Amino acid sequence: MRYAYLGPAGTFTEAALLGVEGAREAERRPVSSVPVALAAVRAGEVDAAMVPIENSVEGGVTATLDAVATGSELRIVREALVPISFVLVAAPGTALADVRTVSTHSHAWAQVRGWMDEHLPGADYVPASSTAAAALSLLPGAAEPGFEAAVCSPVVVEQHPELEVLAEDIGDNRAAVTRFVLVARPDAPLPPRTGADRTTLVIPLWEDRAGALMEILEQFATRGVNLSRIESRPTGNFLGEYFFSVDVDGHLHDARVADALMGLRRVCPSTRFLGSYPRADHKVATVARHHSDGAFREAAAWVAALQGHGAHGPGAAGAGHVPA
Ligand SMILES: O=C(O)C(=O)Cc1ccccc1
Repeated sequence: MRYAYLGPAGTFTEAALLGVEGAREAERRPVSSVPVALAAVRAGEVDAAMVPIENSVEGGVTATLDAVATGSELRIVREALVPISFVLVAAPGTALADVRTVSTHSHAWAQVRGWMDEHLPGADYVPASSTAAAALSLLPGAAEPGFEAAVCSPVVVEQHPELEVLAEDIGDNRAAVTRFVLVARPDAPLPPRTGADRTTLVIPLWEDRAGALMEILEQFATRGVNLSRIESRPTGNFLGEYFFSVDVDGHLHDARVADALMGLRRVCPSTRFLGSYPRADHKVATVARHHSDGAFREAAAWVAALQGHGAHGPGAAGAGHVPA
């Protein structure tokens, strides 16, 4: 297997990838952005890319949501959760009092603002392509970076002990977690159903009219499909045109999810299926009896029998009972 990830080595994205069995031995290509990683997948240069998709503090990672929603189709084949802890590093010999400008990835910056306001008020921010990229620019011998400190993962310090650690555990939320997804091409095998699965969809708002969003949400509600994330994003085509990026509890092979997808296809024909894959937290969905696979099967058999297609012909459409 060949993997692309937001590099260089030492990023949170690399930590997510290293959690995939076999990834340590596989070919790993560090790239400078999420769109570049996904372009490598689409071009067939790698088999899959690990990218951040959702943050417990900051919400959806818009670069990823947009890149998977547009362009040629892709498939999410697995997810990973990485606890996020940040350190402030600098070139050897630097003190906190010397720091005027700090660099890091925009998502990391958003998660240390409270600490910065308290300990480095007025510090300027320089965006970097990743946390590790910012930190590595501070190593002796690198070109003058234009900032004195970087916010990164403690992993970078393990790899480069010469970096000066100015502060540890500086995240505003100590329980911060980022969800990453492994994205492959659409011919990747569908991961089998585990009972604790997630399905990701992109639903363009098909018609600009009252009740259109309600009609989309109804497809899930009436089949007992729980949404775990919903975000609206502009399509970029023109002002006011949006798509919804949605995660639901369940797998394409769960009857309630398959039925909701059929409903969505009718309501919004350009719905995009981005994949069904096991939840990293193994949380099993709660499903009411009347939303179970058995209930859907029995209902379909009843209608088929009424239509004269059932196993026992027209007479088979009895009062029936709904199996669990
Ligand atoms: O820059 C990194 O290390 C990344 O992997 C992106 C990121 C940044 C901050 C929180 C989670 C992911």
